[in-house]
Amino acid sequence: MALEVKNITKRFGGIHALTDVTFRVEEGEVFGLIGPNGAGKTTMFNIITSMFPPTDGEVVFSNKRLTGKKPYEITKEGVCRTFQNIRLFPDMTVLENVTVGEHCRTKSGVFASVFRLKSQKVEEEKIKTKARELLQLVGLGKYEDTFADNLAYGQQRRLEIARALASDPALLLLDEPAAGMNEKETNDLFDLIQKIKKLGITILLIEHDMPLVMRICDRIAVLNFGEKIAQGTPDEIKNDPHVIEAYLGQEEEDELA
Ligand SMILES: Nc1ncnc2c1ncn2[C@@H]1O[C@H](COP(=O)(O)OP(=O)(O)OP(=O)(O)O)[C@@H](O)[C@H]1O
Repeated sequence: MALEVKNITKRFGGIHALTDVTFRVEEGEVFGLIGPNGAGKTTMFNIITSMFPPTDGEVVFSNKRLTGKKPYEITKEGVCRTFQNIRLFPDMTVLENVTVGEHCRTKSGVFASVFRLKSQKVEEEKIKTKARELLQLVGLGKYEDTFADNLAYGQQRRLEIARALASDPALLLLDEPAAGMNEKETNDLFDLIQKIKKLGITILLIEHDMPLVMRICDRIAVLNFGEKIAQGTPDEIKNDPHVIEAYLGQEEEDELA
C-alpha cells in the first residue's frame, strides 16, 4: 500500500511547477510535504488525485498506476484528500455533510432509491451509523444536527476530514489542515492525525505549521521552486542547510514585500 511518486514534472505554459520529483510514502506513516509558498505542493496533490495530468512521470499506489485515472477512480483505489480551502456544504447539517458523499456509493440501484425499498433504508441506516462513528472520531459527535456553517473554523476543518474518511481511504491527503487554526485547534488536530494513523491509514500532509510538522511526521520531503531539495526525518530536515536556506530566502522576500 505504498505511494510511489516517480519523476513527476508539471509545467503550466512557461511555469515549471514541478521538476522530476520522486518520493515514496510507506504504508502507515505520516509523510510531510513542505516547502515555501509556490513550491509546488498543491500541484503535487492535484497530480496524485488526477485533478490534472503530469507533464511527465507517474504515480503508483499499492502497485496500481493512478496516473491516467479519473478523480473518482482514484477515490475507489483508496486515495482521498481534503482541500486548502474549506469545501463543505454550509446549508447542510454536519451529519449530511459526511453522508452526502457516501450516497453516491450505495449498492442499491435507482429502482430501490425511487421506491425507498427496505434494502435501501437498511443501507441508509448503515451509512448514518458509520458517519456518526466518524463524527465521534473527529470530536463532532454532539454536533450532527448543526448546520456546517455554524461550526467554528477548526471544527469545519475536522468535518472535512470526517467526510474524506467516509470513503474508507487507505491514503489520506491533507492540504494545510492547520491553516487558520489557533493553538488549541492545532493541538486537537495533532491528536486527530495520531488517531487516524492508529487506524492504519497512511497520511500525506502539506502543512506550513512547522512545529506541528516536526511533531507529527515520520518523514518529510521538501520542495523548493518545484524541485525536491531534501528528504528525511524531522531532525534531518531541521538541520539541512538547503532547507534552512530555502526558508530564509522566503523570509527575506516577505520582508521586502
Ligand atoms: N492551474 C495552474 N495554472 C497555472 N499555474 C499554476 C496552476 N497551479 C499552480 N500553478 C503555479 O505552479 C506553482 C506551484 O504552485 P502550488 O500551488 O502547487 O504551490 P504550493 O507549494 O502549494 O504553494 P502554497 O504553499 O502557497 O499553497 C506556482 O508558481 C503557481 O502559480
